[in-house]
Amino acid sequence: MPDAALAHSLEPRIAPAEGSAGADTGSVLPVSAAGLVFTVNGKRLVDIDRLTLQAGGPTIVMGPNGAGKSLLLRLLHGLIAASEGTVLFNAQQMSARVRRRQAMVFQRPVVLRRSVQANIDYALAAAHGYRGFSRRERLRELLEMGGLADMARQRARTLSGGEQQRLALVRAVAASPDLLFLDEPTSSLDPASTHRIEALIHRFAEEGTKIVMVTHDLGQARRLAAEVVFMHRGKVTEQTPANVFFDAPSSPAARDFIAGRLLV
Ligand SMILES: Nc1ncnc2c1ncn2[C@@H]1O[C@H](COP(=O)(O)OP(=O)(O)OP(=O)(O)O)[C@@H](O)[C@H]1O
Repeated sequence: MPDAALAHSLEPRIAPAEGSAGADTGSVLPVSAAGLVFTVNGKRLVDIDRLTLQAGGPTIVMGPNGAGKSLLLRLLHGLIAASEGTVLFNAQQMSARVRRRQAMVFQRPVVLRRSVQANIDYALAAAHGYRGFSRRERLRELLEMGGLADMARQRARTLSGGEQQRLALVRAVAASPDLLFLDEPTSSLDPASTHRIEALIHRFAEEGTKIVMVTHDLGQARRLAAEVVFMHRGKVTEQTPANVFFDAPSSPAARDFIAGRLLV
């Protein structure tokens, strides 16, 4: 991701917002999209009648290349504007508070040009409720969580890809967001790094963060998913509990995808 896009994607998520800590209450879930369309040059790249993401276990978004999965995450996260339709967060429009309660991690880790601990502290400084001792304690906790304590003072951009992705993840959850979007966060990582990232995702989910994640890895989807949203040609063709999806997908496209037969 180019630096300008990187700054755009990172800064608004963790920028300080107006208001007091007392105003920062109430979940942003469920997320409800209605009539959501994203068009480029007259082509409807995303075209979703209705989609609701409830609090609970991870939602895994699957589908072939070009199905519109990344665009969907970017639309829901507010990184790109819809051509038509609405996205509501617990019946509220996107706002500074809604932005603060959600985060996104990309396929290629986004880290700032500063130390590992300064990357995390940047997010904590922007978050309400972390001052003085609690901020230092949370920083220590996040470094431990990410297996990064020994690298706290190292420049973030000198970390390995897997380490950078762990940093991106713990920074994203620094302020305990309600909602975390993950766009293929392990696609370029080795099995050990993937395992560590999955363990972190499990932990965040158990702590109450709603995970909405794109992956192409069927094994990973089986390990993490509570439900699956399947996309094909810009549309959501099914949204089902994970066991139902893997045992008996209802759409022909999903059946072909699981069998490795669906290309576009
Ligand atoms: N800004 C854009 N302008 C034109 N086409 C775009 C734009 N952004 C995305 N697309 C197209 O929209 C389609 C969906 O893109 P998207 O990145 O959401 O797919 P995806 O399901 O995440 O695919 P993959 O699994 O390959 O990452 C693709 O065909 C892509 O080329």
